[in-house]
Amino acid sequence: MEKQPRLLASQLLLKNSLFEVSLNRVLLTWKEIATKKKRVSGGIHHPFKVGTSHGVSVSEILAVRELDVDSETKDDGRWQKMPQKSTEAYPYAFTVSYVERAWQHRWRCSDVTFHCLEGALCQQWVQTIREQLTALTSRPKHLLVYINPYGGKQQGERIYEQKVAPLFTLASISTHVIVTEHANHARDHLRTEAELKKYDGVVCVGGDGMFSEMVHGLVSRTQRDNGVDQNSPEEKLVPCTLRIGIIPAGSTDCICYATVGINDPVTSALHIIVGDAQPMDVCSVHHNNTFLRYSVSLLGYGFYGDVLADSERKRWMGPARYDFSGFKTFLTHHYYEGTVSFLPATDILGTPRDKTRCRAGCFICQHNGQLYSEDHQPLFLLPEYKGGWRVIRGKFLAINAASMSCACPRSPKGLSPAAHLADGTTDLILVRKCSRFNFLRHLLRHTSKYDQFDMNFVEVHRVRRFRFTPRYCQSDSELDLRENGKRLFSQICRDHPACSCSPAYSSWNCDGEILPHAAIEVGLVRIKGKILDENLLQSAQTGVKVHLPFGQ
Ligand SMILES: CCCCCCCCCCCCC/C=C/[C@@H](O)[C@H](COP(=O)(O)O)NC(C)=O
Ligand SMILES: Nc1ncnc2c1ncn2[C@@H]1O[C@H](COP(=O)(O)OP(=O)(O)O)[C@@H](O)[C@H]1O
Ligand SMILES: [Ca+2]
Repeated sequence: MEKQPRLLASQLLLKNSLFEVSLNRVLLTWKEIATKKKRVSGGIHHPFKVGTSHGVSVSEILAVRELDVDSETKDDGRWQKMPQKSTEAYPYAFTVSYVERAWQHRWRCSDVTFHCLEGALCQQWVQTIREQLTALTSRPKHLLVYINPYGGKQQGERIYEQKVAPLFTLASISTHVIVTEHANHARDHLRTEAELKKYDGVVCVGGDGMFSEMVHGLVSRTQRDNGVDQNSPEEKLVPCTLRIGIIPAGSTDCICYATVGINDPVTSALHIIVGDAQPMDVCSVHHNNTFLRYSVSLLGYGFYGDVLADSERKRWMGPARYDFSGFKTFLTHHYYEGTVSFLPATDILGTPRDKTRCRAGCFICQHNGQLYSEDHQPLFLLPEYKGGWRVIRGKFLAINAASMSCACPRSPKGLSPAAHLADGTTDLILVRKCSRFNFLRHLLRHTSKYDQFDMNFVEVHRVRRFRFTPRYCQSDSELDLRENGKRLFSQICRDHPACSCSPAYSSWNCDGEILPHAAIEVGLVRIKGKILDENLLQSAQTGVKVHLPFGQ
């Protein structure tokens, strides 16, 4: 490691010159002494020339600490003189840890140490920076962390302990960590016994299924605490105040990837620490007026539902299970008959076929998320919208609803590249029955620059709500019987790809979890309370605010 340049804090004059203090930003400006290249933990800095100044806004400072100049003495907060042997000229020093942006959306924690002539100057710097950091109210101080030891490559605990916990400690964030012991442990704990008032946010260390499970638990808890019945699709939900963070430790991790741009635990942890904010849509899924689940990424029937159903029995393979089941499902080439009805989102900016891409501060999300008439009723709730439903019957290889792009390492542009995170809509993608060859071309376009929608058997609609009814609609009891029969029947078929028959039903893949029913009604959930500010369930990570704009 090359010798770090000596930074002369003595050049940092307070208040009226280099050190300007304002509420939101303290621009730390310091003179870098000539050095060719400075390598700091994880990031490679651009070469500094003498006299350059380098600014870091306080919103990206993680911590400041007085340098423990004498390893024998405890850092009891008092200022220690540096031992004579180290540097005569600058006996005092403090270190600033801050966010360093690296390549491809990656963030790293970098340290820079300042050396000073007088102790008072250093203490004033340290004190002022700490005051500024404390003044940043958007930063979490207490987090409830759920680790899924079972998801992805089953590395959740190691990822958290080695990469995330040290950063939370550095940023003086207190955590209560729960390693889940069974499926839905996090949901049930959030829904019942978690003392949510003690925390600024909850953190999910896992994949999409785990995040979706926690959204379910948190939103259900809030409705229960406020006496709201989730079973009625028309019911307005009460917004939660807590935020949900994601540390990627799953298999697909598309929610993290689509909001941060990369699946990197350190990057996600740093976003959580600085309290970033990014809204996000949530869909509620009902069956016969019974609430089933919330979805924030993909609701997939047919191909993605069958892939998930088959892969659940292969979890021991880790993320590779999806490739194996994907290939097997592709070979079976099952199609499913049914009726899709949906309420198109009109009067909005953007289409699923345009070239917009949702980024932090997205204008389309802000515009579409605010579509209200003057009396604050969502425009499409007005009577004339009732007639707006469209109905499509057919044979489908896949029916996918993407509330976000669903970009992930396997498909960097995602299932619906132009989908928006918080625009109050979901992109409904219908893939009709076609040849294996054409379906393969469609799938492969998810991994290339070609437009996966530009095929005559594919159509995509930006909707507020939709319903799906399988062609052979049965009563619940018959359906259950049929379901069981179907599972057995489709199990036989699945295990014998040569069999050309298609089972009557697929399964719905809801953010990586199988839903118990094929006939569902889906809508962007609506909430009580003031417009906009109240409409945001925030997430500490990357500001993944779970956006509950309105619905029905
Ligand atoms: C034969 C060539 C195949 C190329 C196919 C490329 C398409 C890949 C598109 C990936 C789908 C992303 C949608 C994300 C869904 C997640 O919510 C769910 C659960 O994610 P988790 O495993 O819990 O992190 N993952 C899956 C595969 O259903
Ligand atoms: N301790 C556990 N044992 C078994 N299953 C669990 C446990 N904790 C969580 N799960 C379940 O694992 C599912 C998948 O978790 P997730 O983190 O999404 O991993 P993956 O991305 O591999 O699917 C979640 O829906 C969750 O309900
Ligand atoms: Ca959306």
